[in-house]
Amino acid sequence: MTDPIAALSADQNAKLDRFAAELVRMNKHVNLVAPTTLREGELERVHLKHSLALSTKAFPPEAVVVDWGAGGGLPTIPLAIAFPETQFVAVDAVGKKMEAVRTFARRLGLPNLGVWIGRAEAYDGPAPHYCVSRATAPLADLWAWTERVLTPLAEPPSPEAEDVWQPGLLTLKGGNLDEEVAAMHEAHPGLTTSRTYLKALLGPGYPSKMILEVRPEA
Ligand SMILES: C[S@@+](CC[C@H](N)C(=O)[O-])C[C@H]1O[C@@H](n2cnc3c(N)ncnc32)[C@H](O)[C@@H]1O
Repeated sequence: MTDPIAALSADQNAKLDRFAAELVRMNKHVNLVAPTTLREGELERVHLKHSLALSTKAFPPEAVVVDWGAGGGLPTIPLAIAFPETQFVAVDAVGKKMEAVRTFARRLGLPNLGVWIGRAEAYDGPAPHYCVSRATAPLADLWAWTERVLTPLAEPPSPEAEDVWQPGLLTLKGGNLDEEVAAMHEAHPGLTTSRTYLKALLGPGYPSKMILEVRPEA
């Protein structure tokens, strides 16, 4: 098991704390996350550590990562803090949420985080090498949005690399996904998926949560 927050530097931890405080404050004005998830202790487990499950392997510094349906900046803000040299783009159809994320990025000092307001289906911002997402849409839709814009890295990680994400779609999902995965394969043949269960990665606070990776078959 690993604690992705403990792996951050003091400066990154300070930014994560500031994000937590800003999220609590902003949520009183803009509905970004369920208020019950902002209770003491819950915020770290439900939002910060959960997002940082995606920091247990690296994103290359030269990569562009798009977060479909980023809402209040999850998982993209914790990831932009953890990988300051990687470019992140928060995408959401709700302008108020993206204005909140823009404000967070400015207050936290995250020049590597941009926002794009609009429907993911029409995204025409910086071309991503990776897409991430949490709680936004079924896998078949997430892959359709990803496939349209995904761009190969100039120097992709070796397929054997265990400490870097392989390019593709990385989603934070939970529950029984068999039907959702089957629907994606039916709509988009030729894909491969892999699951990393978060109870093994982060501990027992994540009973049915996982990272589900999707990419074209090699
Ligand atoms: C349940 S919220 C999750 C927000 C954030 N990812 C999180 O985990 O807290 C889903 C978000 O996806 C956005 N969304 C859903 N479908 C979308 C689409 N087709 N294009 C852009 N944004 C979309 C919604 O506006 C909403 O902010």
